[in-house]
Amino acid sequence: MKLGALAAAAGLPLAEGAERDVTGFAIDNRKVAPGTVFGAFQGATVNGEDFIPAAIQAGAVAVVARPEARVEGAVHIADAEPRRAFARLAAGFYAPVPETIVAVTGTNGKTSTVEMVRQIWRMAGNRAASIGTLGVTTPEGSVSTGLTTPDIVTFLANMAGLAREGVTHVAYEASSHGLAQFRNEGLRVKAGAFTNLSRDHLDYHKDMADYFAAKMRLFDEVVEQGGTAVIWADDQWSPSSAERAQARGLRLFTVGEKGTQIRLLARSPSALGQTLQIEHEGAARTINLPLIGAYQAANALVAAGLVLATGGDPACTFDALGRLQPVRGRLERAAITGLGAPVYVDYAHTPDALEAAIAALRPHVTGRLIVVFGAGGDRDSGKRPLMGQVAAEQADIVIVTDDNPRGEDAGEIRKAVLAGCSGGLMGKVREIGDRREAIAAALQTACKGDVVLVAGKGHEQGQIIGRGEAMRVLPFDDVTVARECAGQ
Ligand SMILES: CC(=O)N[C@H]1[C@@H](OP(=O)(O)OP(=O)(O)OC[C@H]2O[C@@H](n3ccc(=O)[nH]c3=O)[C@H](O)[C@@H]2O)O[C@H](CO)[C@@H](O)[C@@H]1O[C@H](C)C(=O)N[C@@H](C)C(=O)N[C@H](CCC(=O)O)C(=O)O
Ligand SMILES: Nc1ncnc2c1ncn2[C@@H]1O[C@H](COP(=O)(O)OP(=O)(O)OP(=O)(O)O)[C@@H](O)[C@H]1O
Ligand SMILES: N[C@H](CCC[C@H](N)C(=O)O)C(=O)O
Ligand SMILES: [Mg+2]
Repeated sequence: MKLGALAAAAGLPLAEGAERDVTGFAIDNRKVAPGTVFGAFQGATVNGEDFIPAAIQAGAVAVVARPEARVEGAVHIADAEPRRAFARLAAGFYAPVPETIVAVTGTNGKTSTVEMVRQIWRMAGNRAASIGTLGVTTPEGSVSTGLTTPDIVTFLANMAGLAREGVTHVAYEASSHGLAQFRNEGLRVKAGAFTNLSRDHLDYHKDMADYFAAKMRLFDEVVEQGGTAVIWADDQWSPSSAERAQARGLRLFTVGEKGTQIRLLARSPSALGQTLQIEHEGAARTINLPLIGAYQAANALVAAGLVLATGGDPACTFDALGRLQPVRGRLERAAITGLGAPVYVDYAHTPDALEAAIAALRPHVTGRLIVVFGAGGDRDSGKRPLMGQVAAEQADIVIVTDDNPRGEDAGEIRKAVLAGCSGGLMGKVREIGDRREAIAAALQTACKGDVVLVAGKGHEQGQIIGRGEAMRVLPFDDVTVARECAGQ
């Protein structure tokens, strides 16, 4: 493909080099081959502009970088926002892509929602895939990318690869990091969903307004003109999010008790799921959702909204909700103790998520709710006491343990979580650093009628210790450990 044609398609001016052949795109100089376009970005740890000479040495034909960057020996595609320009250019190269693409943002519920969208599409007979925390999931299985929203080259290359495999429908997770770094641009995204916003990632974003602004790039720029914004209407940030979508001229599709397009009229828990009464286009419907918890109902309805907003048939879509499979590591029933107490594994790693997970289980508890959790290192430290507070106030027994301490002192992280527990259950809070011991202790404590919640790691397969060169991942899977501790 010629550089000139790619630049013209992306609307980028090109002073020279239009006839150059482009063979690929890279944002890491170590991945540059002859004919590559290199994106040189200022990052959180290093400045990609420092690698421009090495990239050109390796054969880069063009470099997308800020106007002030020095580019000698290759075409300089200068742009004040080089990540955006690079994404637009690369999108012309990685084509064609699947016809129907939707994206989900929000603090919690992205993975669950994209999984559910994929399942609904699949039940309707489409070849569908999802991209997110669980990796790239297709009818053939999942492949991890290491990030929720992969880097732009991995993302676009995967989209084109999926199209080649015959995938026509893709739902992807747009994390705030991904949106802030333009990791998912350049595609025709037909609909975007907003699930909710609560405290997380304030190590990366300055404050909640900044975090919200990053998420809203989805509606401001990523969803195509004339596309739809599907919004969970019952969150405190929903009205602001709807305003942003309307300002852009997107079609609004709101879902929830305050929703207009899908209105949740009633929700009643049953032993293994819940019954939802909803109204859609004037028709009342009853859905027997085979998943527990208000939060899973919310995600399922948002997923239905995305499918309907992109042409799904209502009867088929609502019928599919009754056949949804559980999402890995989201209120997954891992084991039942010898005394009959169920053990659930959930990915709650924010205060709001922990509250939602505990609330989901509460109707199923006749005895005590025992929660085991910790907080991640090298991540927003302000959420630690808040998670402690939620657990102490909402659970009956709390065991604070380790969850990916990364480069931090694990004991200090636990201390910060425990500081938040002080207002709650004095004497009912324990600290057990070793996660296996903590899970074992919870299971030993549990009697008939009790429920154990092991929160924070969900599907994760390891405990991350150390940072940089010293980083190690020790194999650890909450579900397996819970089963082993239960003697199963
Ligand atoms: C803070 C953050 O988001 N960092 C991500 C980001 O790094 P960055 O752009 O700041 O890059 P950098 O390491 O400073 O390097 C700057 C540039 O120089 C380039 N470089 C660097 C070294 C070199 O030798 N040559 C070279 O060319 C890099 O490729 C990069 O383009 O872009 C990198 C490449 O895509 C990511 O690997 C990296 O993820 C780090 C490892 C990470 O931990 N990210 C987490 C926080 C994350 O993104 N999480 C979100 C949200 C999770 C959720 O809540 O769901 C996610 O989407 O996964
Ligand atoms: N709609 C929701 N409202 C509140 N909490 C939720 C909601 N959906 C999920 N959660 C909680 O958040 C946890 C993570 O869910 P999920 O993986 O779907 O979210 P995510 O947005 O993809 O998270 P991440 O940012 O880590 O990728 C769940 O295990 C649950 O505890
Ligand atoms: N996407 C989230 C995952 C957190 C999972 C939790 N186990 C932790 O390590 O804090 C993050 O990177 O912040
Ligand atoms: Mg996710």
